Amino acid sequence: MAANSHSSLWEDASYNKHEVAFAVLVAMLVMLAILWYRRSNSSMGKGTYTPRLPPGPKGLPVVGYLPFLGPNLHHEFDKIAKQYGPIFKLYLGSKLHIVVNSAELAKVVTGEHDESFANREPHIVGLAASYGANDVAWQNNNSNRRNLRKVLVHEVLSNKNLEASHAYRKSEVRKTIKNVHDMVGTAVDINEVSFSTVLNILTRIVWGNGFVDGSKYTDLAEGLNLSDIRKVVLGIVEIAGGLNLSDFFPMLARFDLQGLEQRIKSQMKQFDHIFQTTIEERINPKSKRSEESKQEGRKDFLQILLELKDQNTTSSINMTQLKALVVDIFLASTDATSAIVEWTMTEILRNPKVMEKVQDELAEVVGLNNIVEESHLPKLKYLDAVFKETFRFHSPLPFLLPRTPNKSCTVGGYTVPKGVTVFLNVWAIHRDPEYWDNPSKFIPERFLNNKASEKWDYSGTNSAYLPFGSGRRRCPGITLGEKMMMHILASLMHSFDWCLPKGEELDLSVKFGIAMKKKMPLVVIPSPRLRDSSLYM
Ligand code: HEM
Repeated sequence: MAANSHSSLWEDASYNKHEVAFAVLVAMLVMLAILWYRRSNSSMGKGTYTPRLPPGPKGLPVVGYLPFLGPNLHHEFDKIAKQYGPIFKLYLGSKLHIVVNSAELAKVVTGEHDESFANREPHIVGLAASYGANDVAWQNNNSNRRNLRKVLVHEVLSNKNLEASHAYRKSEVRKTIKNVHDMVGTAVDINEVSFSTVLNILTRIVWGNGFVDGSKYTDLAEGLNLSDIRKVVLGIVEIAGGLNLSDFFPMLARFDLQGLEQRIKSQMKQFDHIFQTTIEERINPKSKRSEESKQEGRKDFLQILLELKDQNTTSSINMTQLKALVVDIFLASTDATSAIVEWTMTEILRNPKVMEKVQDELAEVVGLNNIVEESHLPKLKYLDAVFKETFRFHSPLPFLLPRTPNKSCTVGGYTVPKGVTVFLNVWAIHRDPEYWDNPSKFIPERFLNNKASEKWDYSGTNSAYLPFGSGRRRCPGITLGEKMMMHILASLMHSFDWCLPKGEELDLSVKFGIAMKKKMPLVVIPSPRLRDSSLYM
């Protein structure tokens, strides 16, 4: 019995020993499995756990996903997002890109992590066009950039200065309406018309008073005229809108295979010459131009910037920054503003009911015996809703300007490493059924409801609607852009009836440049709408 009981105790103890050993073994296996899982799903750095990179399509060695991206980048990204979710990665050439596709994650990028994501890495053409990233748009978010942005927002684009430049906008829009009137019955390219109106407005806002004899600017240095500036700005916009392989394969950059770097440098040299000679004449106390400026007592952007250059305050800027800021103003405004005017007119022509409402509102607010003035614009609530809906549908910058975080951040449970290129996919966010009823339908009325219009403005506070971006890098030109696009389109729609040339159909395919534009330009035929023909003079 005793032996029995002893042996049973021993047996019990040995059983317990086995149990403990087995439990330890299981625990070790579980720990190993966890470690293996973590290791295979993450990178371990300095003993801290870092989430893995977002998922994404594999692509090919060396070229990455580049060969699979067609011209419709927004559709390609949409397809990938459907497969991989609200944040995905892809290699374009040798560079890692991350695309953020949901309002929720866009809010994380431009809110919680805004400081880190407020940085950019300029591409090669951008670098040359910004005097080596001495501007607002391409420079990292350092104190120089913040100061320059402050100058742009609070000095150059202040309400007071925008008000003071009202006459330039008025006279340039009038000139456009007169030019279009001269083309009544023939085909008019709307992008061309709005691009040159914006360019003329900006040239005058920046350089000052306009023509003395048709094409010559009094404010330009001797021997220079408007077409010189137009040609150079057009050249810069065209080159800056192209895709440069050197950006995706930095090792090949020194060969400049497409010649884009060389072309942009040559355009910038011309721009610099125009600028330098004009500035020298302006600041030379003996020059006729300098004397005229003093007598007129007015301040164009150039004057404002030159005065800031001479100040010894925190707002003072140097000559390189001054020039870089002017290039920013031209590049950022012309393509985006003319693109949205063209898209909005396209949607109006595609939707006869919208056309009717727009013209009825103009007849009521402006009157057919009158021309559109800037003072009418805040009263054109329906047209405002049409623009907002067009921005939702055809945002000229569908991925904003790329951001490059200056430290690694976690977004949506994934690591976005320092130094990668990040696109905020506004195109997809603006079509997300979670935020938009019938997202594929053009319904301006969705912006008319009072509550909705408060919610969906251009400020970027609602991350489901970001046509001008959000956070520290939000577009600083919203007010000027809005004034120009509303004034130009309202005037075109009020002064003329429009129809497509016989047999033509509206086409919505796109072309990427600085802004996303219509691939086939909108070409339409005007007929006069105003009762009094002297209103076209
Ligand atoms: C309808 C016309 C316009 C549209 C749709 C537009 C849109 C945008 C967008 C989406 C961005 C990038 C924002 C981001 O990354 O979060 C941007 C940046 C910028 N825009 Fe505009 N913009 C327009 C007009 C203008 C005008 C008229 C000016 C100046 C006079 C301007 C100056 C700039 C500058 C300097 C930046 C860079 C800001 C920075 O990096 O801090 N834009 N714009």
